[in-house]
Amino acid sequence: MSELSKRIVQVVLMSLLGEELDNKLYVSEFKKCHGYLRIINYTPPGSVNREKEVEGLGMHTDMSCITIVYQDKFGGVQVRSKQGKWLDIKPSEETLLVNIGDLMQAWSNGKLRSSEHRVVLRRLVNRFSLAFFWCFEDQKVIYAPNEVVGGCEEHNLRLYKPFLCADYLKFREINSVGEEKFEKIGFNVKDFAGITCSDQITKSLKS
Ligand SMILES: O=C(O)CCC(=O)C(=O)O
Ligand SMILES: [Fe+2]
Repeated sequence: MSELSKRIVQVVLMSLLGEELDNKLYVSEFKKCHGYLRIINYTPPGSVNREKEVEGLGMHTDMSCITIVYQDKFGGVQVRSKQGKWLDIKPSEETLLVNIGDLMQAWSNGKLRSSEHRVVLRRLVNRFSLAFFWCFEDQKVIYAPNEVVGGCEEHNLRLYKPFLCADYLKFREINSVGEEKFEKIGFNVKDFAGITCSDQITKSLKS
């Protein structure tokens, strides 16, 4: 899974930056990434109404760079489109789902979008899935390289302040006590490190 994650990140970087830059930035930025696998079993509540969808996992974004998901034949993963529509990701024996996570969204200065997704249970059966989270090392400072941000110094196009990876993980942990609701996203990387209009104004007043 680590090898696959590396290949996927390399392909994503190539599409974002072109062939010349992708290898240079892959080595300097991603070579210390690590992954962990979560095996998930969803048990539907005993009293579930057959006609209704039941929440398996509330809407959220992953904290990873990328996540690779395998779901069993019962399906249930849904991804939210930009327009806010829930799209079913149909299960298929030979298909893996790849999500962009929050760390990659911040690192790419928002050029890659962390996917908002959830899991719904539609049947009275146990659902099983595997999720592999590929992440930056805890001590990495996430800061989009200039080559990724583009523009020039005078026109600061940065959307995120630099932050320590471990601090973001802690922030999410603290803020996800009290479960995320079905239709409501918990806090994400924009809430944590996004540059707001008032930050921009303060900065331009200081300079
Ligand atoms: O169970 C699934 O299919 C997806 C799991 C997921 O999104 C997660 O663990 O972050
Ligand atoms: Fe997820």
